[in-house]
Amino acid sequence: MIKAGIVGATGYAGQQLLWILNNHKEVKVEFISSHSFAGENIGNIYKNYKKYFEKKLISLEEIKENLDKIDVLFLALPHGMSEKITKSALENNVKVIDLGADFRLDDSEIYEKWYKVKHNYPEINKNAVYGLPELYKEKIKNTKVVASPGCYPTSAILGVAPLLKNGLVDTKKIVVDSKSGVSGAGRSAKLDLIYAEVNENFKAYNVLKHRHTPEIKQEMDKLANGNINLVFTPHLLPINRGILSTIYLDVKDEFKESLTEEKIYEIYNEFYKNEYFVRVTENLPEIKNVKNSNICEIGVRYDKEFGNIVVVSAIDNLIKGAGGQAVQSMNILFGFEENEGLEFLSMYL
Ligand SMILES: NC(=O)C1=CN([C@@H]2O[C@H](COP(=O)(O)OP(=O)(O)OC[C@H]3O[C@@H](n4cnc5c(N)ncnc54)[C@H](OP(=O)(O)O)[C@@H]3O)[C@@H](O)[C@H]2O)C=CC1
Ligand SMILES: CC(=O)N[C@@H](CCC(=O)OP(=O)(O)O)C(=O)O
Repeated sequence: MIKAGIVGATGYAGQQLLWILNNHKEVKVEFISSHSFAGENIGNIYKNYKKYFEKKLISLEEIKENLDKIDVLFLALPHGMSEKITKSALENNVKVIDLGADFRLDDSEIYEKWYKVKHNYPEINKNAVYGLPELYKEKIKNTKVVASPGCYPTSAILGVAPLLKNGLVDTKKIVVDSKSGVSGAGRSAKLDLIYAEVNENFKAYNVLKHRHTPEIKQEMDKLANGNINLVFTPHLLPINRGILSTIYLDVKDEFKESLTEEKIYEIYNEFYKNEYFVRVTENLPEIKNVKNSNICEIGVRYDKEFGNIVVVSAIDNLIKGAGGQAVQSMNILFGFEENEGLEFLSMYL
């Protein structure tokens, strides 16, 4: 049994993480913290916990005094806030799993350009491992800091990894067209996220300037061993949870004739054969198949005449895109079964 602390437990990502850890047989949640609700019981903020999980939220200042009680610290804070706490945790020999973006980008200059925040401890960033278990299992086992991926990047990278790794597609242009439920934006009040603005609406946002662009590109470049021209467009769906990404790729000329949809499926099935949380499916993915689960569902179509591949990838943004993926990394880091505490399937409706 290990002991965990959650910083930012009152946010959407943090409360989802708490829900999962509360059902995890190898973990005791030792403390939970909040910025605005310190001193309150979590059951008064999220009333679904009342009677069943009662715990007082501690303040950020109180975290330091409690670091010697835990083995792992989860951070679910706004960008730029994880660095300092991570430093204190490492000094106390506590492993860190950050759900935010502070350590996701290898290049500090790119991070500073897109997030407008400075890296004060670049050595922490240098030693952090990008926490996408399907690609970096071995590295996660040996790290002290896991940078859990963003939700859009998780769906996009898992969607195309087998094609890029096998060198089958052009890097001249890859288009990632993603749609997310509103919980992706977090719990704080924003005018463009109120019910009347979102309900019965559908829109693109942050076109050509979304901060997940460099993160998706970084990982796709590594897989393809190249410099991909990536176009990423996020859209806001009038639902609570779920992301569906549709990804458009061109097959390299030399493979156009010999490649078939059946062969592409063979490649995907081989690539993900040991991955419990990836479901390669011949019927195209839908959000309802993955909602409330840690599963990423992927389907592919191929048009030989023009060499077009369309990949569809679906996840739950709060689980495989946040809390679930963080727990998957924790399981790997502490030598538990990778699917421990995460075996629940979508409830479909
Ligand atoms: N929502 C999602 O689908 C995903 C989110 N993430 C990441 O998880 C992190 C949290 O996101 P999310 O839960 O959506 O956001 P929320 O806005 O819902 O939650 C933010 C959390 O951070 C705390 N917080 C806010 N401001 C401060 C501050 N100034 N000092 C200390 N704590 C503060 C809040 O505390 P309080 O409530 O007490 O004010 C709350 O617990 C982000 O880094 C995000 O990128 C990653 C993947 C997916
Ligand atoms: C719908 C919506 O607003 N989604 C968020 C993505 C949140 C997320 O997961 O990204 P980080 O982990 O990098 O914060 C956005 O576009 O900013």
